[in-house]
Amino acid sequence: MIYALSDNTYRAMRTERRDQCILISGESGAGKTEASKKILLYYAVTCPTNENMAALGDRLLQSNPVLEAFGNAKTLRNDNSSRFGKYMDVQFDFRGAPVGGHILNYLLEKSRVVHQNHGERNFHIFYQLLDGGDDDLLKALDLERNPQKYSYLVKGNCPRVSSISDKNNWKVVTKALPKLLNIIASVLHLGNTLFGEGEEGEAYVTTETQLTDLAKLLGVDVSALKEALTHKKLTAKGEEMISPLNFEQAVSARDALAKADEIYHSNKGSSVIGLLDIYGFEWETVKYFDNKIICDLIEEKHRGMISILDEECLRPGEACDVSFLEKLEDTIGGHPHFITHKLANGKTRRVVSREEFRLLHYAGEVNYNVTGFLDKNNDSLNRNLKEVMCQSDNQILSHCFRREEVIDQKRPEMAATQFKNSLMKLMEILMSKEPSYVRCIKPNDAKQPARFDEVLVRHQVKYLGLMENLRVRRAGFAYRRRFEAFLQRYKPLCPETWPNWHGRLVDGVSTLVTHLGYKEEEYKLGRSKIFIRFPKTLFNTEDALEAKKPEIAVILQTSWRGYRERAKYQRIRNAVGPWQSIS
Ligand SMILES: Nc1ncnc2c1ncn2[C@@H]1O[C@H](COP(=O)(O)OP(=O)(O)OP(=O)(O)O)[C@@H](O)[C@H]1O
Repeated sequence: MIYALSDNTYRAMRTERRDQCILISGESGAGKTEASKKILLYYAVTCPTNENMAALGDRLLQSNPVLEAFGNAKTLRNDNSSRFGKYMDVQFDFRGAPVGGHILNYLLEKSRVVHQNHGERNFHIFYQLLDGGDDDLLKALDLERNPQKYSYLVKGNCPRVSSISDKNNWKVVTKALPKLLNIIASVLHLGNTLFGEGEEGEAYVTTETQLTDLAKLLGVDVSALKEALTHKKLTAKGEEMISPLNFEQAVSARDALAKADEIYHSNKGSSVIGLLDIYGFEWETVKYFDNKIICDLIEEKHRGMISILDEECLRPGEACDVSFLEKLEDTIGGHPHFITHKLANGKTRRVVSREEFRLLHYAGEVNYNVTGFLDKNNDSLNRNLKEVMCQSDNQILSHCFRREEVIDQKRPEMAATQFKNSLMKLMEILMSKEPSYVRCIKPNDAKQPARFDEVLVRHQVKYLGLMENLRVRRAGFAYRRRFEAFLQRYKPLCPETWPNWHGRLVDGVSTLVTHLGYKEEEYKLGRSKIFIRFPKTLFNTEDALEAKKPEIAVILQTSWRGYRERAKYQRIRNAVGPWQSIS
């Protein structure tokens, strides 16, 4: 099925010359990443080759171990769970050969760097480095082999996992990333950088040796780093001021630096197939269940939950998770899809605790615990920390932070807003492409092969909207295409539409299908698309096109030869023109 879909998408891109995308959805551990690897492999093996091909196929597939090392972690549901949305695209030239590609990472769960739930791990890369790095390397990075020594790695209290070989994976990853080593090590040192509190509440670094190691790894000046970790730079009325941070602020400055994100690259190609592997991203469903009311509740400007969360993080005074919850109650308390303990009636009140709010989604009711919301959202890096990192002689670091500086705004962008903006960018990319869907169904919760838990499977089929989708498809039309695409492809089959139709598109399509003998019950013309009820009608039209191709080729050849000879004749005439006028 995966190969058939990959093939269809490729053909559609070639024949209709329209960019395509494949949206892969499903629960955590259902097989989205595995499916996307299969699709890439299919293109790497089946597409025509050019000199870039081997390198490109290799690069896209080999980027996986590296991406997974940095973006995947063991969770309760999947030992190799992607903690980010991944959008990859492959660009093809006019012959259909892959010529480029790029990978955008979305919504990385940055908070995992500093905190993991019980039974879960930090990103794989940290354990890989400690387990797989040889003694000399660890010594050079001032690291110890035992992960228990690092506070960022022990939060989840996760025992060793037999399915994960950190040591072997390290070998694969190190081939690709010598330059990133210093950064990985420095994150661990950052986690162990501790602060004390001075007489006036100001924070100071208590782990001086650690800080020297850290500055060395980051390639920055140690006193500048020290100041940046314990002070913030403000601009008031055009003047720069430096003010000390208190203990909590210094800890969150340190954690924000540890979470600072990476960048992506892009380049251009002629046609594109995009692959999107993202959890909980439901398109088709949204069409049939109008989800707008919940989307607005969450992301509406100024009044949505994300705006309220940002306001609470940025406002002066004592903001905390509970004050955020109260603010939600004050602002959106009357919303029909939002309930809290205080707002609920007796029966519901029992199932919504005091730290929770409940959203009534189309797929069911979900309780959200606000504990840690503010911390997770607080992702702003102090300006002077950014400036210090810009000075780093590690090019990767200085490049990342220079970019950060470029997009720096007066008001720092909080994590939830970053999520929202990433999603909006993603929507723009997807809307410009023709979508196909892969739904992965997770067979059991025990991470075991060949076992199907019927209840679990039924639940997913229900909530992925698969039944509704099938019903709509069955009741409706098997095939739909925009008028321009349909006309462009099949216009050679009718003398009135070939070589070009100059009237309205809908009339062109109507003339074409009447000429092809489509019966009334076989199709409908919408506002911008033709809907064809049975696959057979389309297959017959495709067969007719195949049969017509040799004839079209002859017509094209004849016209080209005629054009070429006429042009040649014209050139000769132009050359002899003056002679004629003399005679
Ligand atoms: N087609 C498959 N055949 C065999 N095993 C599979 C297949 N798909 C997935 N698996 C197994 O399930 C595990 C989880 O799959 P995968 O990492 O692709 O899930 P995911 O949907 O991407 O999860 P997440 O959203 O947590 O990243 C894989 O590591 C693999 O062991």
